[in-house]
Amino acid sequence: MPKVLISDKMDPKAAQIFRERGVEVDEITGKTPDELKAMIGQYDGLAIRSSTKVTKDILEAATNLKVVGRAGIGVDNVDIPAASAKGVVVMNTPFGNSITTAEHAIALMFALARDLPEADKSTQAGKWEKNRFMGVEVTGKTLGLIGAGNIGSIVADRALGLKMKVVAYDPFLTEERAIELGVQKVTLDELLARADFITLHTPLTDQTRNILSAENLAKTKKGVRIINCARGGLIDEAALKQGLDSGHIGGAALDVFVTEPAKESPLFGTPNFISTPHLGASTTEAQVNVAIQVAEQMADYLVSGGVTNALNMPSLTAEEAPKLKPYMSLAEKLGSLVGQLAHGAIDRISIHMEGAAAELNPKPLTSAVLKGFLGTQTDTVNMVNAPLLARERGMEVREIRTEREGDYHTLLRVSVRTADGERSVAGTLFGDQAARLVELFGIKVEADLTGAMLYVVNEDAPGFIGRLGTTLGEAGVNIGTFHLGRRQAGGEAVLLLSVDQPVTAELLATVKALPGVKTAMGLRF
Ligand SMILES: NC(=O)c1ccc[n+]([C@@H]2O[C@H](COP(=O)([O-])OP(=O)(O)OC[C@H]3O[C@@H](n4cnc5c(N)ncnc54)[C@H](O)[C@@H]3O)[C@@H](O)[C@H]2O)c1
Ligand SMILES: O=C(O)CC[C@@H](O)C(=O)O
Repeated sequence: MPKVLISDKMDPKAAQIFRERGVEVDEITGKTPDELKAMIGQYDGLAIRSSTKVTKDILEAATNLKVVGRAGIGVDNVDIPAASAKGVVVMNTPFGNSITTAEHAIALMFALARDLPEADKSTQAGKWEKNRFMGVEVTGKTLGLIGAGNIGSIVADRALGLKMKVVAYDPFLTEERAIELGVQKVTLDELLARADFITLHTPLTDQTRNILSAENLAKTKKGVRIINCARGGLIDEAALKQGLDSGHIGGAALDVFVTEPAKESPLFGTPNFISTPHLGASTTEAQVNVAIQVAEQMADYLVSGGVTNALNMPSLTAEEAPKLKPYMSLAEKLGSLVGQLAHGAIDRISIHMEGAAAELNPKPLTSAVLKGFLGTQTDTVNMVNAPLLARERGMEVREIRTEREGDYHTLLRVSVRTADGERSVAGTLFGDQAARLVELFGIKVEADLTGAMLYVVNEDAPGFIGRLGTTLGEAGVNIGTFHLGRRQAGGEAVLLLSVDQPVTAELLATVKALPGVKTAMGLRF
């Protein structure tokens, strides 16, 4: 009988479902990493919320582990690459707590507007300070939404119901979807300049970390009130403290912190600052939803092999799996490449399957492309919800199959339509196994998309490769593989290098300053 450990506080429905489905279950919460490490070896499944950190170290000790189930959305407490490397499926429950979290953001917005926590404290202290508390109405005010995905769009809906104006900054939001939501799509600078209230609903990524930096906070309207129920790290906490102290920021409410549990913070005690201990998902309804969902998904997998909402494994039948596996990897890499390189809103993505690829079941390949593509925008995407998310974002998804072989006996091409036109990348399988990029935005370039990579577009000129190599060497960056392509001699050239060290902002700035460089970016696969 498979055995599961529930290591974070979870609604009792989870344990009940496990038992009903023939899975033995232990509920042991509050263990230290070392204690968890000592016991994890006996379990086939680990059901968690946000407290348990499923690190590489824990996974090393998890000799029987087959599945980690996150009762919630964010999986930043799970080392997914390490889990994948160990063949451990990681599942989440992407929608079970969205309404609840959106409601928490709205609750905090009202708490800020009327200074409710302080008024409560003063009244209960017997002070009756009626003249001290003067709030603001939300009606007619502008709410700036940073991130308009599941939770952001529910917040928008509720705010519109409160007669607020909603402006949204989300680079992946299409105009059509914005109209459907009733929000105005704006740039980040416009949002900062216009919003009376700002609420954050993005994952924490390299692009969103410190999105409310000191510089951006300085661009906000005086008196702005800020709410973060998404992830700690989206706001520079020191700059937020300064803004509150100076009076530029009228109030801030944080449910999430850079370091959690946040038992101390310079923000604590600051006037007009409100905090809750990561309570966004903490309602009876949401916890029942996510507990039921995670237990059903994990039991399905452990008992019958069914895979739902996995972040690191495709849903496949036993017969299709071995044939599709190398294609799935190619498809996800091509989707990720185009997601990392194509800028702006994308309203159409086309997946062309040519030659041998045209004979395969296109659905898992399409899901893999979409997962790779959307994975550059959100950490909640998986093989199952990728097509749905793409649809919700107003993206048209096309599958085109051509059985005739072209230059390669099998080829996948992924094209996206952006405001600048159609852009496409293509790849093949060498020896029916090894995924290789063969074309990038019309330029033939053969590359293995793996790990950290540096992408450079430059003018093809003698001496450039030498200069680039020297620059990387001086920065202590070792080149693993080097791939080169160009439109024509002396024309636009593309370089893709796999590197052993991370591509830092400093390195990119140095590379961009080299003569002839048009673009330089770090990529990750
Ligand atoms: N406080 C809590 O208890 C709690 C509960 C649930 C979810 N969350 C967190 O809330 C966040 C949002 O969850 P969700 O379900 O809405 O996720 P989602 O993936 O549906 O939406 C995230 C949105 O952020 C957008 N985005 C990505 N990069 C961006 C960028 N650079 N700038 C602006 N927008 C960007 C994406 O396009 C997407 O629309 C996640 O971080 C999640 O972990 C917190
Ligand atoms: O489980 C929780 O309490 C928090 C969940 C939330 O952060 C999520 O990402 O779903």
